[in-house]
Amino acid sequence: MFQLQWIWHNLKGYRNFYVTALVLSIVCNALYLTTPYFSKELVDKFLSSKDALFNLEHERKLFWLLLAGMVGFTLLRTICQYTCNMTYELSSQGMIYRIRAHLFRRIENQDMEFYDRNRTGDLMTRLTGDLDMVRHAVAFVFKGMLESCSLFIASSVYFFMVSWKMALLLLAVTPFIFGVVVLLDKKAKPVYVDLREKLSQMNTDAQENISGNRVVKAFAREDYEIEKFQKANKEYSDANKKASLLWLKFFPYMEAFANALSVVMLLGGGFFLIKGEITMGEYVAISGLIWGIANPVRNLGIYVNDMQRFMASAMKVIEIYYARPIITDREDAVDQTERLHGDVEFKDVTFKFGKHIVLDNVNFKIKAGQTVAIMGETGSGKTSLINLIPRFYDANSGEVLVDGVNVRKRKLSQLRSQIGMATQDVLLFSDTIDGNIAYGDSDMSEEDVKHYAKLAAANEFVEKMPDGYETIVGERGVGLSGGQKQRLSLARALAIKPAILILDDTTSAVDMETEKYIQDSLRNLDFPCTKIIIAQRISSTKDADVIIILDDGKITEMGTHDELIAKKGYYYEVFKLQNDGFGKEAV
Ligand SMILES: Nc1ncnc2c1ncn2[C@@H]1O[C@H](COP(=O)(O)OP(=O)(O)OP(=O)(O)O)[C@@H](O)[C@H]1O
Repeated sequence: MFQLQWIWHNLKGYRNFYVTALVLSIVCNALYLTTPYFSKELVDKFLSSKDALFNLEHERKLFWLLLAGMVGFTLLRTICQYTCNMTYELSSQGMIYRIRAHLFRRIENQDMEFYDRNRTGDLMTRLTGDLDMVRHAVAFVFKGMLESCSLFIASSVYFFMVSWKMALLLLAVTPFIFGVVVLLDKKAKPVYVDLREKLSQMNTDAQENISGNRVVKAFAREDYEIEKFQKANKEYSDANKKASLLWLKFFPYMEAFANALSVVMLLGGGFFLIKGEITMGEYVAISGLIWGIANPVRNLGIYVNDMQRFMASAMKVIEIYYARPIITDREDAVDQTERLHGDVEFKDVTFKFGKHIVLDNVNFKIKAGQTVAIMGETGSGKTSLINLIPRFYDANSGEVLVDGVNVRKRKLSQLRSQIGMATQDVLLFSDTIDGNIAYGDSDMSEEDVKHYAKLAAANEFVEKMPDGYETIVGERGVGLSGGQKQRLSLARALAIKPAILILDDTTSAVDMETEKYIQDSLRNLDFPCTKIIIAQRISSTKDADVIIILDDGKITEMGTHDELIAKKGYYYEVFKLQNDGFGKEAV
């Protein structure tokens, strides 16, 4: 079972603890056997014997010794149980801490394709609910199973030692129990896999609704979303019920077999007692330990259930645990620590999402320091194009070169740390404005933060806020306007002094005057920088050195503003539309 091997691997550093805990579990169970031993001796000698009174008077020391032994071993068992539970806690908590840290590292290092495939709610379920289930298994289920098995074996051995006939009689019931358990195990597996999927779906729905609550409100779709969530909630609840009902279906059989043991004890034990094959003390000892085989029988079903639940959750965790990003550093990657110049070239680049060709044989060259604007209809491939430069995705064919070197041959961290990006979907972290701007360099001075905020036309509105740069902006920048968020995102991208600055519709939500201010700032940056700007407004593109028009993944127009106006193609049409339809605004 791979899941168990994986658990063992992750118990590294805690294996001694865990094995100690397992051994202590067995010791604890062995100590349970001492009570019936002492009670047997006490009953046989001082209660049911013909010479009971005589024994009590003449062997008082033995009486007190047996009593003290009974109490002493019970105390020892309690201490042992406590130590055992603590050791399980320590080792399972340590193991989960390790796994969680590893999982987060794995998730953090995945590429875009992974995030396209996996839903946030599902990933969160793996990091929380599934991991809890794994810990539950390590701390309770495995322990319980071992305790049950050892108790069952120890009790059986004890019964054989006391009376092999009684032992055989009692154990005759067990094959039926194992038959039921195997059947339950088979049926429980798909039920728990389904339960796990339903939980993930429900969490995904909840997560999307919480993070997208503004859209829901804007469309007044609360009732629709509540209904959708209720559906997922009901499906999860039904899956839970199904799992419980399955267990309940098998429970009466397990309970019946467990109780049958008491009946067998009463009839068989009584018969052997009358026939004088066992003493009263032996009868008391066996019936006092009948729970030693009845309880494991009862618990077996519960543990089988839990094991299937553990398997389903562990598999989900393991998928992420071993997931490897496709886009990684090559062994022969160029190690360039110096600043990049910023030359960018696309050579016969074709890029697909599945079978869908998104960029079709794209060719262009940008010299270091130039400003390039990319325009095109929605879905024409603009974002996909810029995503190939920092290797968020890799081209299917052709080459993307930065300073003449294929990006595939560059070290990812060196490449990405020199590309400043302000993406279409602005995400600000739950941190201060200062912390958000200095995200790429936590040691940045306050003056620098302010300087880049000024360049991005953000300083003025930040200073008007009650806590200025110390204002905490919520998840996704709640409390800021769209234009304000865009400006902070631009300041964050500028603050790393990138060799290549990529702006994806970054000024779409700012007013014309602010946009003009930002353009002036970008023209006069105090560090060399190639700028690639995706924009829909002519005012954002007209001063670019090169304007690229994309249409359905192909470059259809390329040149300066004047050249494209003269060409009278897509760019010219957009220009006309944005200038009162006549194209009369100054070129
Ligand atoms: N993660 C993805 N998985 C599959 N297809 C995608 C993915 N992202 C984009 N696409 C598809 O690739 C094509 C190009 O998308 P892209 O985002 O590059 O266009 P765009 O020109 O930037 O659009 P917009 O102006 O709306 O941002 C679209 O058809 C889109 O459906």
